[in-house]
Amino acid sequence: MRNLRISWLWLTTSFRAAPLLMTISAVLVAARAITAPAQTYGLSLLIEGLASDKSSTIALGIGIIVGGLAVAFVADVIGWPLQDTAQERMAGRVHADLLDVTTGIPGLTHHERPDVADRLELVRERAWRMGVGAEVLLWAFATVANTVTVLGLLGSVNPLLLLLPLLGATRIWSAYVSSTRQHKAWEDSMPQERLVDRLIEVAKDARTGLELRVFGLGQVLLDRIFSLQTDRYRRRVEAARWGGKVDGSVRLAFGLAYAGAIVWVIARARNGQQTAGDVVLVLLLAPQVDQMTGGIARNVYWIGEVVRSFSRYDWLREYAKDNAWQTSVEPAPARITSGIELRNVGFSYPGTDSAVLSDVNLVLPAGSAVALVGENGAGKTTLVKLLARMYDPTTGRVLVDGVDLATISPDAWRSQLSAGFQDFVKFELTAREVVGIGDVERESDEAAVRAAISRGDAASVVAGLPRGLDTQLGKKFTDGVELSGGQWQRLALARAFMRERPLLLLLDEPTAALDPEAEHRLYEQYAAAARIAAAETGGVTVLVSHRFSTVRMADLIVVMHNGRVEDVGTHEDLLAAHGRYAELFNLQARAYR
Ligand SMILES: Nc1ncnc2c1ncn2[C@@H]1O[C@H](COP(=O)(O)OP(=O)(O)OP(=O)(O)O)[C@@H](O)[C@H]1O
Repeated sequence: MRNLRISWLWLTTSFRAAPLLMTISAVLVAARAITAPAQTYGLSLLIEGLASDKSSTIALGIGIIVGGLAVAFVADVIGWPLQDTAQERMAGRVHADLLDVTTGIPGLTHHERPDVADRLELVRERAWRMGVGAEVLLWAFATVANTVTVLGLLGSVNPLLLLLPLLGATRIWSAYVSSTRQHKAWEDSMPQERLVDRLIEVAKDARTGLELRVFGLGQVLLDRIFSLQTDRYRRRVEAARWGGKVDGSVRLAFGLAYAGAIVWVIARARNGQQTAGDVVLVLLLAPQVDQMTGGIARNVYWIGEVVRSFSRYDWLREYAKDNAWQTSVEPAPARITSGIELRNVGFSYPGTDSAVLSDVNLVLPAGSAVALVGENGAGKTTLVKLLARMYDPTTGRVLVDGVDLATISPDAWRSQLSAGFQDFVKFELTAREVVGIGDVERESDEAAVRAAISRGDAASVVAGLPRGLDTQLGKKFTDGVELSGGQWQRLALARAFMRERPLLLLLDEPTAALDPEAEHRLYEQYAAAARIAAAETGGVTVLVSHRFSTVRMADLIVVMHNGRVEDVGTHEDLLAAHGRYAELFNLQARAYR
């Protein structure tokens, strides 16, 4: 059933990508495939006619030969470009579908699971091979047409000769087993391939160049890449060699059998049991039968490759369908009246068993600014990700005004969020776009972009750009301007402020690259504006910071430790409690004194 679905997917993707091109190409390749055996037949007729002095047979023979030449010429001139275009269209279609499928998955789990990542990588890497799928399909048509013609001609000389192509079928078997082995070698070396790609990226990325040089890691990295590559190639070359040996032996056996058949036909012709034309036909069909079985074998190999690629592609589509959170259809609330509650929340990252969050019970009241504090690895970012619903909790629930977040449409929920992260993305776009994409619908609204820039305290960054908001950022462009870490971060923060009244604003150390004073000033300014907006919408701000001068401004401070909520309260409450918060606060305060 699955195979049927995959074949159907292959067929429909090929024809959907270029319906007219594929149809014309199919007719042309099939016509082209029968010209060689047909011309051989024409030649045997010509010799037959000359031997028996029959003008009609001679004329028919010449007609078939010339007709074959004409068909071959037209098919070659028109067919190849059409086939190439069909292939490109198909590869383009698969790329587009692939992006559509992967970006359509609402959660992040597929980035965490190595098995999914491997398949994604294989599909992406083999997308061109799926483009070849269009061509392979055409070859298959051609092979069928060619095989039927060759078998018909051989059978017409003597049905016993049909044993030859049957023997040739062992080549199909050898192609199949060697392609399976080669494919396994590819799949087995996929994790190494991903690692090599990653290491190469690290080796050539300008951002990593500084540390690589300081720590003298260049050679270490090269050695690592080289050893991984060597191992990867060794596996693949071994598989290819094995396939070569099997195929070589099978071909040799087939060649010997064919030589025997030619001797047999010649002997029969000398006894008057076959004509001279028959001998010519069998002689000239020899390389064609070899080509035919080779063609079928190649087809089997490529069909196997294409089917495997399509089966991964199909798997990914099914995965995307199963992980589309299709039951999450409720609209997001327009405002929050009571708050966001985490009830008995526990969480482990996909593919791992260790609990990163356990027994989290927490209420983030409507309209409040909540700070999350705790040591590295305490689980703050993970909590932020659950609130943005990048993952669902492993146990427990996140409730928005009592409604389970898992029932709310992820797109609807995210359209009500905004966020700024420490690991923000340096989108290499114009400054206007870098900020504006924080609210795509208002991206070209100059006033909105400028207001967000002012909220993110990034006006000085834009003022320093040669073409203001229209300056291209990033080193990849000749006229691109590179910014400092702090400048990029201010723009990322301005992006987070593009949505003016989000129901949930997640700020996960988005100001880590700013100095503490700048951070403090920014939040003071932000908090005043946020309070006014929050009074209207009940919006909640969640802030992660290691700086207590900022944290103390929050209405509620959540102290996390080893994935659990250890304490909750205002700055004053927590200081009075003399617990971990007071200890960390005093430590930092002393350092600044
Ligand atoms: N993608 C992931 N897969 C598996 N484990 C992860 C992943 N991301 C984080 N973890 C683990 O989850 C734990 C909590 O990480 P998290 O990033 O939530 O901590 P944090 O409190 O934000 O730390 P920091 O202050 O360093 O940013 C850590 O032990 C980390 O190793």
